[in-house]
Amino acid sequence: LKRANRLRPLPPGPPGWPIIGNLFDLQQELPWITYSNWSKTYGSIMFLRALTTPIVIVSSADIAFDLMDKRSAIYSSKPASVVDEMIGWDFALSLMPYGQRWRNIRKKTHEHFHQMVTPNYHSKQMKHIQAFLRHCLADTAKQFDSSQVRQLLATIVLDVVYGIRIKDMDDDYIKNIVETLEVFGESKTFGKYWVDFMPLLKYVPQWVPGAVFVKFAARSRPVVEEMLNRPFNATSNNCITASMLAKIELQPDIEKRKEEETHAKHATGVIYAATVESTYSLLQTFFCGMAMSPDIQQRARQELDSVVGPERLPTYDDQDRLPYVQAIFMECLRWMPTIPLGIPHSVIQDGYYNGYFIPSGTIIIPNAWHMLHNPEEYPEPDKFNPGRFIKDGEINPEIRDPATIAFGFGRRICPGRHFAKDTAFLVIASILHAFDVKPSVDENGFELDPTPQLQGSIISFPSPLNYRLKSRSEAAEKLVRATEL
Ligand code: HEM
Repeated sequence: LKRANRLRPLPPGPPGWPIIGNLFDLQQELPWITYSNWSKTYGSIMFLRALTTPIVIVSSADIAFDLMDKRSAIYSSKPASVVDEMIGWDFALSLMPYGQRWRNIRKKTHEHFHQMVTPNYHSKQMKHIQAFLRHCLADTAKQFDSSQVRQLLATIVLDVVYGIRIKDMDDDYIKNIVETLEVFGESKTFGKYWVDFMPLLKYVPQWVPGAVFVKFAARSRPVVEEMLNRPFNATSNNCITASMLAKIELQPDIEKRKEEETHAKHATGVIYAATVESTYSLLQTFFCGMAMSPDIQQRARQELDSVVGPERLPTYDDQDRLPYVQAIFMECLRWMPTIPLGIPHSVIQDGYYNGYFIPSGTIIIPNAWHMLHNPEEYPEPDKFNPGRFIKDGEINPEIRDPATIAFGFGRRICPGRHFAKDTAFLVIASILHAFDVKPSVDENGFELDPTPQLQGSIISFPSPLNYRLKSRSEAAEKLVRATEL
């Protein structure tokens, strides 16, 4: 992979070291920022190498669409990962190489999450969101207990997917999903575990000094297995898993039935994991953004007051008549994208793009954060400003919808995006209708700065979470309490 090959010129990129290439350059505290800065020197398509693995970082939305949408026949795979295999994450659709198994599990997922069927989950979503609002009324602390948001999301997904009801944050399901997602974050810290670029390392025994990854994998595997098996085995009626299994029962061939059951378990397992953290991150961005912006809350309330009125809480039917509330959702996706570097794709065939050679096996990293902070499309990109999406009181179709980037690309685009939006929309609209989101206060009553930074690895979160909630009025409080009846 010599950069200077005349016939096969690779895209430009930061110079690497002999043998290891850019392995250490890739390991950054906030990689989306470093990669964004590199793109100012090397351009929107950059080439790097981790040992022998070629990597292309794409920083332009148009190039990302050219590659992963228009050439999706060859840009829709995922890098084979020894790390995923060792910790048992290789069941996950999002990390699975392109092929028949992916197609089968994707089809199952799509059947239950496309835009026409997600309204079937609205009543469950609404019921749990109302319970969350009642929790919010009860939480009068100086700082909101943000773990309630995670509990809300786990409650929704466990009910919709497995028909399971959980009680509180101490529930074993919640402890397990939190631990599983910690494992996921750690294993996906790019370039942290060399084993992905030097697969033979997986055979190093645990007692060898430095075999950190082997130890990490041994510790993590049972956690991931529990996440996959426990809720699946406890499935009750009236949920996605039950309807998947009912369909599979009609399959006469026992071997095929077993395979289908495993696929159903793998499909539901990743839906469970994918829902909780990603939507949690998005909603935390919402709360922080609101705590910083009383004026934005004010504008949203004017819209809610005129469309929904003081007599009731918002519902899903209000969605189309609340463009500013929708713009707030769009700005949360853009401002602090939950998955700032996307979930990398990989290429299954040699090819050229704009004269650059892209070898088969190249890992494609879309720098979604950079695309969503492009000042030409989103002026003053660091500013939280939902108004950028509004023109003449409507969503302006000329501004690129951040969802076209934040949910990934081509055939691998997030199949849960409608479900995620439905959950987020109702939380956002209900909170704005019934509560004031304020900065949290210290022991002396002084307001803390609610401005967050984006932190984390594959899934990222705003931090710190300096906000608290206060009911907007007595009438609003009554509306929330009345949901219990
Ligand atoms: C704010 C919430 C969410 C965000 C920002 C998000 C974002 C993403 C992104 C960036 C990808 C990678 C796409 C690619 O490879 O190009 C993805 C994949 C995926 N997401 Fe989501 N997601 C969210 C919520 C959800 C929810 C609620 C579900 C479950 C219903 C879900 C299920 C999945 C699955 C199964 C994949 C793998 C698809 C595949 O590789 O074929 N996600 N998501």
